[in-house]
Amino acid sequence: MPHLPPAPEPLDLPLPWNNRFAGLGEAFYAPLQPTPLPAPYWVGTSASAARWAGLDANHLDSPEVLQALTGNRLLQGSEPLASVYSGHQFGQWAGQLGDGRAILLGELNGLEVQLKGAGLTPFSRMGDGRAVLRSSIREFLASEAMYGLGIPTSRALCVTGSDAPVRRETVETAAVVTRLAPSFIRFGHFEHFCHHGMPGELKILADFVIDHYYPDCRTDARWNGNPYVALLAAVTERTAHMVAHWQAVGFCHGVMNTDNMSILGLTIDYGPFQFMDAYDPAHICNHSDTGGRYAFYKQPNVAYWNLFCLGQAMMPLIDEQEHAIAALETFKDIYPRAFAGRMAAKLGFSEVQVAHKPVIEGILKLLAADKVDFSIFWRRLSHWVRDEASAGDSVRDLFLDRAGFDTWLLSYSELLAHIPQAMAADLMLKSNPKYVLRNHLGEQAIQAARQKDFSMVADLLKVLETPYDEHIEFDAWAGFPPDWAAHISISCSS
Ligand SMILES: Nc1ncnc2c1ncn2[C@@H]1O[C@H](COP(=O)(O)OP(=O)(O)OP(=O)(O)O)[C@@H](O)[C@H]1O
Ligand SMILES: [Mg+2]
Repeated sequence: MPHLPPAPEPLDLPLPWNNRFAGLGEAFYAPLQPTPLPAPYWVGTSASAARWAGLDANHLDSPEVLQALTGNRLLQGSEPLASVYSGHQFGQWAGQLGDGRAILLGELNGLEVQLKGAGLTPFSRMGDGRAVLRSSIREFLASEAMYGLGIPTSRALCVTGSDAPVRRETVETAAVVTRLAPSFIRFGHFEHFCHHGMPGELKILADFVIDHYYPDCRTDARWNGNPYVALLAAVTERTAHMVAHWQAVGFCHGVMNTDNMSILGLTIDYGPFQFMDAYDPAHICNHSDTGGRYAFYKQPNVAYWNLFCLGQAMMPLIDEQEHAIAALETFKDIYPRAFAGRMAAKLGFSEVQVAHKPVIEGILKLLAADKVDFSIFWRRLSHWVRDEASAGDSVRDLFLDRAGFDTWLLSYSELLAHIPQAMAADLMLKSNPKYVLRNHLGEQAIQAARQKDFSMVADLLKVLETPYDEHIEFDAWAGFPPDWAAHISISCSS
């Protein structure tokens, strides 16, 4: 008999749990309890995420809730489970994966509550079911940073830590991230039931997703009235918008496997992600990605490839292959338009016009050639448009190719002349964040947290929740990365 940990004590905290995913039946998951961790402590909490889930901010001060969200106490009414999914990883069919370390507690206020790092599940394969403090702080801050940027994402309610050792390249300590999303269903859930020849379950899953998250698909008259093609088209649209957001802010996901693609078009699984410092379209943020499959510039194509996997998985529900292809093809129109719209806004234009395109392409080329810091460039340009005189040469100085920049600025200024400058500047300051979660900032917060100083996690959260605001006291965090930032190695190890 394997040694089982003692069953956690139930906690009498009246919360309105709803367990809709559990209602799908046991082909979809394994019911189980989290595995306790000793002596947990709060590492970071998001009051804003708590409000979203309908929780009182004082829940996040409570020692009982700390225990429950670390997996040490059960919550009355929740039906914890680990779901099964499969997927393509780095372009190859990877077979069955599943929640190997994430445990769904149920839903609060329409949001699924998931503990990431809460112990072994039947899907843990070779893993230990745990997550380390380092990657948990990164996921917590990144989720809330993306939300602050207005990018569709899962959110994070809190990170709790424990001194329990966890072995990675070195021995680190354990942590649990409590994540929130309307659903954590992935493309890989669909692939699982298609690949394993379970069309009945595939249909149950698709109907569940449509009824709860995409009800309009039932009445969509396009696609021969087939709600599953409508679903594929709707997921395509949301995914295209999500990736357009990523590209416009310089976000590199790092592991765009189909099991990390949300059926709701949310950014999920913050592993080896990076907000780029210097702009380099070929940037690979994941040191384990030796082939560069998930390089920054490839992200839109990878999203499209992943959508094809989803389409293939949905074929048993779709009558005509041409309809599926037509639904997927919409990506080729939606993505470029969404991206151009976001880039135009970064330049101060509320609508894209044909004349904007060469200006967008031109600046991206110059930024790439000189590897200019992406966020600093856009923020300085916004200030320059707002207040040309006092901003001086601060933008031009970022480039080695000054002549090239001057030529570009001339064509940009000609376009700007057609719109009120104050309005353009206003839009730019709301489209170009002052703060992004750069690797070195996350790293500093992690180093301090390892010494049990969680103040930088809290301060970073505050700044990243409203990244377009000035927060003058944190100006240094909007500056260039230090030299050592280039040597931070982020891999799949988490
Ligand atoms: N330490 C671990 N223990 C058990 N399973 C793990 C562990 N790390 C990763 N896995 C599993 O390996 C697969 C791929 O991992 P990946 O890094 O994409 O996901 P993840 O970071 O664990 O979680 P998520 O996608 O839920 O954010 C998933 O099935 C995941 O649950
Ligand atoms: Mg994952």
